[in-house]
Amino acid sequence: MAGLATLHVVCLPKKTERHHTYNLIATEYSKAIAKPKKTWKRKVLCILGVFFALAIVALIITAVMQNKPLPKNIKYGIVLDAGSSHTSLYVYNWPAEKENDTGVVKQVEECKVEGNGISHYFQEPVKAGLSIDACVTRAQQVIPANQHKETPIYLGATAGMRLLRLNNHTVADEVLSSVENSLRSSPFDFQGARIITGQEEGAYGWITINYLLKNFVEESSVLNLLPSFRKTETSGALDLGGASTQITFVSDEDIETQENTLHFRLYGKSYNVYTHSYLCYGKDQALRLQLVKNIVNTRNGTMWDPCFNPGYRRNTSTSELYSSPCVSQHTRFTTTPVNFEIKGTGDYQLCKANIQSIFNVSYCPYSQCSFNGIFQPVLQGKFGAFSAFYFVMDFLKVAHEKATLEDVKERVQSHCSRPWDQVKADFPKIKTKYLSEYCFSGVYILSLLELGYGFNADNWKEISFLGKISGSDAGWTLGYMLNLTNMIPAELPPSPPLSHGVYVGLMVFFSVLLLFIVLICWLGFRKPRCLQKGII
Ligand SMILES: Nc1ncnc2c1ncn2[C@@H]1O[C@H](COP(=O)(O)OP(=O)(O)O)[C@@H](O)[C@H]1O
Ligand SMILES: [Ca+2]
Repeated sequence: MAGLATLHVVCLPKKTERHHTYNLIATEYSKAIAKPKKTWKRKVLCILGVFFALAIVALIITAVMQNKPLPKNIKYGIVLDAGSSHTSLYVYNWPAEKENDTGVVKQVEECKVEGNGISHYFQEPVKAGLSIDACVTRAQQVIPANQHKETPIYLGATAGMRLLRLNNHTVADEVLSSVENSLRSSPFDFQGARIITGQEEGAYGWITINYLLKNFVEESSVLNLLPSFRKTETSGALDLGGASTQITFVSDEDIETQENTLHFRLYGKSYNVYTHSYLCYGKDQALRLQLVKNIVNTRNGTMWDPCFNPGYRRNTSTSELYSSPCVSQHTRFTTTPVNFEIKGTGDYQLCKANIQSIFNVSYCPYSQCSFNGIFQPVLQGKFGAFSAFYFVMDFLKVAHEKATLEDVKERVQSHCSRPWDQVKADFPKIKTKYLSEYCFSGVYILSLLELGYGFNADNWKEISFLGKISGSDAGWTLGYMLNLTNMIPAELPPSPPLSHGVYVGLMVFFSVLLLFIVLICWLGFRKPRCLQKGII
C-alpha cells in the first residue's frame, strides 16, 4: 500500500501529508519544478510526432489516389500482306503510352483472305478488291468501333505483284487501284496500298523478328552484367515466299554493293545491314524453274519429275509453265502450247541435281558471292528462318533446334521416296497443293541454304525456324507498320518513370520506414513519466 501511495504521490508531486516520504518526494518534486521546460518540450515533440505521422499517412493516401495508373489506352493498326500466293490481314495493338518501347506491339488477329493472291486477278482486277472485303469486315469486329477512324490500314504487295508489274504495268496498277478502293471505303484510316521493294521486304522482316525477340534494347537485369547473358546481337532474317526470297543480316564486313546496304539507327544503336531479295527464287517460281529444266524428261505427254512423290500426277501445260517472267527468258522447248502430265518419281538425288542447276555459282564479279553473281558477305550470327522455310521444316518435323543438317537431308530424302497414296492418307487435312510440294520444297530449301547462301553442317545450328514469336507471326508486316507509324525511335527514349506499382510500393516502404524511425526516436527521447516500482 505504502508503495502504491508513494507512487501516486511521486506521479502527482503536489502536497502530501505523509512525512516519512517527504524527503524523497521533495527530491522528485524539486526535480520536476527545476526542469519544467523538459516536460513542455516532450509534449511538443509528441504533438509534432503525431502531426508527422498524420502527414505521412496523408502523403501515402495522396500518392495512391493521385498516381493512379492511366486508363489503358489501346491503339490499333492493320497491315495487309498481299503475297504472291495469298493475302493475309494482320491486326496489331499496343498500349498508347508505351508505343516507343520494344516488343509491346502484339498481333491480335490474322485473317486469311479466301483464294489466291491479288496478282492472280490480273484478268479481272475488280475482283482483287472484293477478295479482301471479308477480312476488312473481320477487322471491324476485332477493333472497337470508336477506334476505327484513327486506326491506320496499310497494304503492301510483294513479289507476285512485282512480277505482274514486269509483265504488264497497267494491269498491276489496276489491281492496286481495286484494293485501294476497297480499303478507302472501309471505316479505317487508309494509309496506302503499294508494291514494296525486295529491299524493304528484307529490311522489315529483319526489324520484325529482332523487335519481337527484343534484340534491340538490352534488358536491364543483373544477368546482363555477365558477358554470356548480354543480349546485344541481332538475328539475321531468312524469308522464303512463293515468288521471292530474302536474306538480311548485320555484317561487320565491307558491303561491296550499295543496293545491298542498309544503315539503321534504332534505340540509340547503329546497324550495318546486308540484304538481298531474289526475285523468282521463292519456292513456287523455283518449282517452275525446276520443271522447265526437267522438260527434257517429257515423253509421250508425260514428264517424269524426281521432285514429286512416286505415284503423284498433275496436269499442266507449257503455256502455264512459261506464263511467268521468271521462266520466259529460258529457251522454250516448244512454241506451241502442249498439255502434259507430271508424274512423280521421288528421287532425292535427281531432284537435288535439277534444283542445283538453277543456281549459277560459277560467276562472281565481287570478292564473294551467293549465287547468280550477287554479292554476299560472310554469314554472320544467328538467323531466324520464317514463312515457307518454317512451314516446310515444320511439316517435315525438323524445325526444332536439335535437327542437324544431316538429319534434315535424311528426313527430306525419306519423305521424297514415300508413295503419294501413303502421304495423302497420312495427312488428309493438308491442302493437296502444299502436300504434293513438300518433297520439292525440302530439297529446294536445302539447296538454297547450302549451295545458295553457304550454310554448312557447322553453322546450320545458327538457324532457328520461326513460325510465331510471342504470338505474332514472323514476317515483314509488323516491321512495316512500326516504321510507318514511327514507333521505333532512332535514339533510346529517356528511361521511363517508375511504374505505378513500383511508385506506390516505394512510397509505402519509405513511409513505413519513416514512421518506424519517428517511433524509435520518440521512444528514445521519451523519459518515463513515472518512476518504476523498483525505485521505491
Ligand atoms: N502450310 C503451308 N505449307 C507449305 N507452304 C505454305 C504453307 N502456307 C503457305 N505456304 C507457302 O508459303 C509461300 C508464301 O509466299 P507468299 O508470301 O504468298 O509470296 P511472296 O512472299 O513471294 O510474295 C507460298 O509458296 C505458299 O505456297
Ligand atoms: Ca511473303
